[in-house]
Amino acid sequence: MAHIVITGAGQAGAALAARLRALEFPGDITLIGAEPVPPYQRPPLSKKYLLGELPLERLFLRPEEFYAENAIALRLGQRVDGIDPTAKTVTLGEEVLSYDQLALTTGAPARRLPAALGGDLPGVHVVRSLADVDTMAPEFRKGARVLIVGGGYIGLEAAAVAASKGLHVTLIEAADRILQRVAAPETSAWFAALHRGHGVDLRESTALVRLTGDDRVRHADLTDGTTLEVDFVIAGIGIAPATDLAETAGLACDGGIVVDEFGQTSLPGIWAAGDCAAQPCRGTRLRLESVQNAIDQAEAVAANMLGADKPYRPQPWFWSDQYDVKLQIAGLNRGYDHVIMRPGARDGSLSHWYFQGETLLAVDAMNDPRAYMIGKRLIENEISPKPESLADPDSDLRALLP
Ligand SMILES: NC(=O)c1ccc[n+]([C@@H]2O[C@H](COP(=O)([O-])OP(=O)(O)OC[C@H]3O[C@@H](n4cnc5c(N)ncnc54)[C@H](O)[C@@H]3O)[C@@H](O)[C@H]2O)c1
Repeated sequence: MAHIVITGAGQAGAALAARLRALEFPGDITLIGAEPVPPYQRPPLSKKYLLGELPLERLFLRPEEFYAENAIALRLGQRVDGIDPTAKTVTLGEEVLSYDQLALTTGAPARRLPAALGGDLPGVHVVRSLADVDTMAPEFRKGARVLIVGGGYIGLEAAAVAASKGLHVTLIEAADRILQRVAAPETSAWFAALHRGHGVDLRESTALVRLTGDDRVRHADLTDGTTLEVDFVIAGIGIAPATDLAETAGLACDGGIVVDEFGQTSLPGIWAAGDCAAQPCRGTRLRLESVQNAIDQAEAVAANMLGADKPYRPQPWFWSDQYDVKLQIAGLNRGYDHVIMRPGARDGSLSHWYFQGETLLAVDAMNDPRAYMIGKRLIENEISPKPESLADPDSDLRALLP
């Protein structure tokens, strides 16, 4: 019986296993995950779960019985430590497992602050796994002083939860604006004002010099010359793809495990999907750090493992919840040269539309689901509206759709 081994039991690994069964793959499936819990959703970790508004059971992608009922051998708390592509085996400690095809859905762990800066002191946290958040949650006490390092989604979502719970929040961003990796200056400025309005001491162009403390972190020296007294620290400074296993096995890696448009790595019979995979996209190669990509790419790989031979074309979208604001992003703004702002119909709602010349690339919608939905459909259908038709708040967005 053919055996497919999936290494990494996050959103991509779980989606891949489930899709193989949905496509009636009759062979054996083994899904191996280093974390001790069944596959779960990560997005709520820095939002509703951290706020205490989502019970643990609702984080799990599927009930545990699902795996047994679908004959998916779920091996939790175990780590693949080697791949032999010639023998077609993986090793887990002393155990050797043979595979016919192998998928790497190893994800991307959070980057940590260097130990030389005090990043290994107790009380310094990252937000990537359930265990990270469960360890950190007791620190969220009213009046506690938290320093958040990094103004990306993790830092900003954690800041919103902390400020909502009555903590004193300082957020530092090393770049000259928050969200610079993903958004235009207009969107960054809008979110900076939102956070400051909720009492967050937000400092851009400010980095950490060092964290100090005896038994745990107590002080933070910053490049703006100040020293903060802190009760705990959260680092939201990005993620790094888990490529060690792939590199050691001789797979091509270039800022991620290199895959083609089918999800195939540089070695036949070995595939990759999700945050760890560097895929071709609009003439370049990139990793898409989004849950939607993890699911869609994994499902495409499942089909291709079974011979579908169908290229995967990512249709990226993202969202973020901060206070009572829902940010929804459709498309990828990479290469944009101008941004059109469109006020929304409701108070406080608006959208930013990214263009490269005449071509619409992406939309950021703040509390404006209609702009998001329409922008997403326009981008998927490669339709670019005239910028002047967007900027007029009285124009009917639906009229832009085919
Ligand atoms: N809503 C969402 O889509 C969502 C929410 C949470 C997390 N995520 C994903 O989780 C991953 C991690 O998120 P993230 O926010 O950590 O990464 P990120 O790359 O989005 O942001 C990291 C930020 O930290 C800053 N930074 C880096 N080093 C720093 C330093 N030493 N001092 C100060 N600032 C520093 C960077 O300039 C950047 O702005 C990403 O893939 C992200 O897309 C997504």
